[in-house]
Amino acid sequence: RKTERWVKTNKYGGVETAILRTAPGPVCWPIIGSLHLLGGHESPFQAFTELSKKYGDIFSVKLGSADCVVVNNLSLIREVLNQNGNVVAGRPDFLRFHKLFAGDRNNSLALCDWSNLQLRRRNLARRHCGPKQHTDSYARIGTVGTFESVELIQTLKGLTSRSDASIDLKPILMKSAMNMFSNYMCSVRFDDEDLEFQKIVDHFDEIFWEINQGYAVDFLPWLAPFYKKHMEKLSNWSQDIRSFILSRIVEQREISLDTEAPEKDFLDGLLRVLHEDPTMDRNTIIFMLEDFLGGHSSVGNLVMLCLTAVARDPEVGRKIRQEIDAVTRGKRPVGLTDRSHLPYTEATILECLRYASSPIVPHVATENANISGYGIEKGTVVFINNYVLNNSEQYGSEPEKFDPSRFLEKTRVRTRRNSQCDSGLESDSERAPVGKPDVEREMLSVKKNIPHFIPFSIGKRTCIGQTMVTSMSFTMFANIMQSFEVGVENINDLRQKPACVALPKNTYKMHLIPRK
Ligand code: HEM
Repeated sequence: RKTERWVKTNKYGGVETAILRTAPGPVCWPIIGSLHLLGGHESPFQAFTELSKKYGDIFSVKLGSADCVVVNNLSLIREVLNQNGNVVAGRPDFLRFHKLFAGDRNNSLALCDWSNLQLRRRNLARRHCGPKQHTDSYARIGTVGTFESVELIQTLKGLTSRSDASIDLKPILMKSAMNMFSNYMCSVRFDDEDLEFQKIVDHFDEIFWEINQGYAVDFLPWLAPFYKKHMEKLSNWSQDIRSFILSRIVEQREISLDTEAPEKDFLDGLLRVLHEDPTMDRNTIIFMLEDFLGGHSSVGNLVMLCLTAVARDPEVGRKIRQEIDAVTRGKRPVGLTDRSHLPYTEATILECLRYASSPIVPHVATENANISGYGIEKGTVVFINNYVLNNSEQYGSEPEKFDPSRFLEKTRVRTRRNSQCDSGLESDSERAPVGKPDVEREMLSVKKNIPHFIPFSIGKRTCIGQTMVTSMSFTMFANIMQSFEVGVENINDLRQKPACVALPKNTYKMHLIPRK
């Protein structure tokens, strides 16, 4: 395409005006643009990857009425999210996003445009929802994660002792994940048999699946009348969730709020701000809780995918169990502090994230921008194709193969000579005889930094919940693996959509066989 557009850039403090070309891209048709090109693939990201072979690593594409740009390699992704993070910080204006947040997507942390309120919300959430290691909050994630995992194992043992049939595991994991989140963030947990709780967990799971899908109506808003029922369903789900949060979590706490006592949890922190700051709106608090409690769905779904990987390849399960047994000796549950000693288990979770290749939420240019010499006009939707980073030979060998070892490296550590134990773990060396000279030995650890592996994105709008996801998933998955062999009746049932970390609410059942 030869279209030229005026693009204003604010480089070196001055306003520049330049004529920049639009990135090349496919021919677009009236009304649908090039939407039809996404149709032949299971995921739009597969279609983007194909189109990039023809039009280059940055290309433009019109989807319905929306001008879009897709970036398809690491350096361009960095250019968009790091260098241009400030000007590509908006989100698309999809009708579905509004429906999920009481008619205004700016109520949501992940789907809103950038604003001072968003900055404030991110800062408010950081301490509890994105804590650094060695903080009290991080330690509490560990305590709660292990407590809820032990409860989960009891439930699963009860079920598997009554029958050896496959079980509908997903709703059980989802309830456990929700209790991890509500217990950690709000110091409230719910009974598995509580019907209202079950309904809300189901709604969250439906929404998680929904948010991971793309619909024609996102780009062709005039189709909305045909989606009326669907949109109503979305509104009702989220309305039910907010009522539950209000009546079963917030109102209870407001009665007993003690602003003088030390801050107890995330909810406490939010209510104090509400109490102290007249500019803070009560609804902001409710929506924030909805967003962050909703994060539990990603944990439940991710753990399902980890167990799926084990059911597909029993060798992965064998290695995980060997590692866990060497550390816990079957005598205690797995805790978060075991994480550095269980590199293969952690690498399996990372490999699941790579294999699933969860898409990065689309960004929108809030000003005219210049990406790699191409003009990106204000309002353009920018798709970050991380699917290509996870699935191309350029970034790792045999990307189609599930192989946790791609996240592992050998490191040399000093250990005491004559150690009686050979699992290669630091904890063993600590138990070794004192007074003997140190020897160097190799041990496995998780690679610290893989530049092209960015499941939580980079830049200004990076995921706030990554510590919660990785730590809660770790405790849940490791404890299940410690207690059960995992299998499935028919391996072909284990169907997973490409570029998606979600499974449908009703999905395949699994076999759990208690370990001796
Ligand atoms: C498998 C699990 C998860 C994955 C793969 C994931 C990934 C992502 C990605 C890719 C983004 C968009 C970043 C961008 O636009 O550049 C994001 C945003 C976000 N995530 Fe996550 N996430 C996960 C779980 C969670 C959880 C558990 C929470 C909360 C506890 C959470 C909270 C958020 C929030 C609040 C944002 C919006 C940040 C913003 O737009 O300013 N995420 N996440």
